[in-house]
Amino acid sequence: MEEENIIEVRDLEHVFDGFAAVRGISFTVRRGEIFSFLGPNGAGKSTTINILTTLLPLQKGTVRVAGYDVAREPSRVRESIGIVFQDDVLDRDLTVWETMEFHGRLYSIPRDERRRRIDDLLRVVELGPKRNEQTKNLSGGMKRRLQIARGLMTRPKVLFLDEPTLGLDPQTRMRIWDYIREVNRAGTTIFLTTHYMEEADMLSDRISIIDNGKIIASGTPEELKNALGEDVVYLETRDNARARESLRGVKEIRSIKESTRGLSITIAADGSHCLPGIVERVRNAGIEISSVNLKKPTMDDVFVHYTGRELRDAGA
Ligand SMILES: Nc1ncnc2c1ncn2[C@@H]1O[C@H](COP(=O)(O)OP(=O)(O)OP(=O)(O)O)[C@@H](O)[C@H]1O
Repeated sequence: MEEENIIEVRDLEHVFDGFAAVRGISFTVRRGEIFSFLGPNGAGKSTTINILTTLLPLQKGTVRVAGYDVAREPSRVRESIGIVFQDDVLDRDLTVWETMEFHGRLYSIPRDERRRRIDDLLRVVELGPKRNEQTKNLSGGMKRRLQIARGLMTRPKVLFLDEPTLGLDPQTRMRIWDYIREVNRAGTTIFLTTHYMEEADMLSDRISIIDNGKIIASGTPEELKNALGEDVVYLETRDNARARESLRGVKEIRSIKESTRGLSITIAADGSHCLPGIVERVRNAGIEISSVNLKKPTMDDVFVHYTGRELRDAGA
């Protein structure tokens, strides 16, 4: 039986010339999921992904990928994975098709199988019509799609993506997310690093947030956001003062602020579960509600909560 965890990392540490880039991290990635490492520049994401993909030698800790130990069975690990890196280079003079063809030959994929995979993968990333274009003529987004397709030539169990949408415009980024989801649906586990909060939020089944070489929080995007217990319900009623009165004693409510337009109610629990009760109480008091809005914390709020600073400012 195949193990449930396709990646297992225990007490990983890595030091560069006396500088501890990774300071004892542990996490697991489950088979079939999209897992993100979210953190600012310099947090240790690339160092970690480089160790997991055997590009950096393991110094301390244990790392198993697809059932193999990276220190003892690095070639087995390499056979099981595909990699798309930040500074990946495409040969500028090769065409899209040749890029795929040469990669397939490099891995000794038999001719017919190779050709079939090239056609399939170019279809997935919608580069079929560009098959005879030299890569130097492709847009940034097309290049990234080609790199992803190339990384999938070997049918890897795990695809590693280091900052897959770095430097791309928002629209292209969303297209890349679609391709990543499609690849994942077809059965490939995805491990990606990113410093884009909404990327981790939108794309991942689970996230670990890394800062200064340490994991500061892990969970599903929902779990991470709900754990803050800082959901806010905005309520506009015919009589805000009485509405406020009617909510007195509800134990999940941390505080209520009255503004000109309505009430903003901070919830010390998952707001989606408290909302029906709050609405019911106000209605039962005979007060008409004209508008209800629930604001959940963002991934940025999560980062601020654990580090005391914003992700966009961190690391620089
Ligand atoms: N070869 C190296 N020699 C010395 N220090 C290094 C080396 N590689 C990385 N570092 C340092 O280790 C820390 C973690 O770097 P790492 O590249 O893993 O971070 P990151 O989270 O991937 O950020 P980025 O997205 O900027 O690469 C940084 O402080 C970096 O300067």
